[in-house]
Amino acid sequence: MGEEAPEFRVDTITFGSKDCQQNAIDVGDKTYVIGRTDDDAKSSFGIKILDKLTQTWIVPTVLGAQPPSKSHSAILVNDEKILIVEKGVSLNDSIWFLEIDTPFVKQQRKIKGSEVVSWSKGVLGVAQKPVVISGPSGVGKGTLIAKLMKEYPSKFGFSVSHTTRSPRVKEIDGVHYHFAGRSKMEQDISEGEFLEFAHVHGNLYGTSIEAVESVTDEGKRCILDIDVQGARSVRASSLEAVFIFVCPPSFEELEQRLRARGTETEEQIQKRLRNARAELDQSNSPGLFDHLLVNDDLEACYENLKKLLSLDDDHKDSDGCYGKATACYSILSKTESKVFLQSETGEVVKGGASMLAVDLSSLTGGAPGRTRGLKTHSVNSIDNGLKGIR
Ligand SMILES: Nc1ncnc2c1ncn2[C@@H]1O[C@H](COP(=O)(O)OP(=O)(O)OP(=O)(O)O)[C@@H](O)[C@H]1O
Ligand SMILES: Nc1nc2c(ncn2[C@@H]2O[C@H](COP(=O)(O)O)[C@@H](O)[C@H]2O)c(=O)[nH]1
Repeated sequence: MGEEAPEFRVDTITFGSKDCQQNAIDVGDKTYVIGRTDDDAKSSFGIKILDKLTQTWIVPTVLGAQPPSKSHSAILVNDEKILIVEKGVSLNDSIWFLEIDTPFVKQQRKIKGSEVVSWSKGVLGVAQKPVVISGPSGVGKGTLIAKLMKEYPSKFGFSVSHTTRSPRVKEIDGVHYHFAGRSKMEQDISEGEFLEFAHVHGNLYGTSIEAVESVTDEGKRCILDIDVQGARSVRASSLEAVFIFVCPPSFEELEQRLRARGTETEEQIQKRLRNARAELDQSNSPGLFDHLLVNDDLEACYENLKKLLSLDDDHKDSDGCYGKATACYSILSKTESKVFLQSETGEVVKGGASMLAVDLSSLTGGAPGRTRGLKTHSVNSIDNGLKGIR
């Protein structure tokens, strides 16, 4: 649904506020107007899209946490996203992307049947790939993960899923799961907050994007304990991960472990065992799991898990040494793969540079979480910066 467009002049567009800064970015037949409103002492972004063919304004649904509103500069990175650089904050907090036509936005547009854009925070440096651990109920995934967390509390972090199932004795809300009502969880899913979700053994389970990103933000490698449907969804998502399937030594042993755990009724055990057969069948699906682990002897399996994780330890430290810099930047210009930022004051402060090139070629992740993999390097002048990429 649109409203008729007024004559288009960037400097006359307002969002009903007194103090308002706008950027107008042309992308094909559309113009994205990113404005900042200062109503009721609270500053926030307003986004409007002008369809130039029909001359109508569209107000899109905006997903994801928005940047702190102060003032900003903006530039089109490619047909999928707009780079926003916040002024007056350190580099670590200043780089944001407004996704306008990424795969995630396309998917959300399809679900909602209306226009969608989404925010994603740019993060300097590459993080270790999260680890997805799947396997039938009772195989020992939780036991293995608990051992890993206990031995390496600062290296690994657990992605706390949401579920509509009731808590077991000793399960703590926010630690083992976020125990959620179905309607609230469905609402959050429809608002694009979940990386994946699935109906498992009669309940709804899901991994919020925040559950994974908050672990990665702490500098830890994120471990997900999810079912095979969830693993498939993550494989299909923009999150690059390592996928491990844990098998039982036999079906009889699996049944025995599930019964010995004593957390399910007979009916639930039967349902979990039925589902286990289907999950075991899918463990060999081409291209789904990177590694299979048999959990026969617990200690031996745990040692194998640790070996896999160190093999996959592809962590590279960021070469962007300006992440902690306190200098504030704004956008100066752009080439195919780099955006040049200039220090707002022009002065070189400790840990900063008067001009930075942000390399956009190795970005991972995306809306509505974090866009990771940003690399920066200092340049002495725009000419030198350009020479480097010619
Ligand atoms: N190698 C093993 N040998 C014997 N018992 C085990 C082994 N690994 C785990 N167990 C036991 O099996 C039971 C199920 O383990 P756990 O709860 O970790 O399974 P799970 O895969 O996380 O199940 P769910 O998917 O239902 O959460 C627990 O009682 C655990 O102590
Ligand atoms: N797709 C997802 N599956 C999940 C998630 N969190 C847990 N699980 C899987 O559910 C079953 C049952 O777990 P339980 O705690 O009720 O025994 C198990 O296979 C888990 O791996 C999730 O976020 N998404």
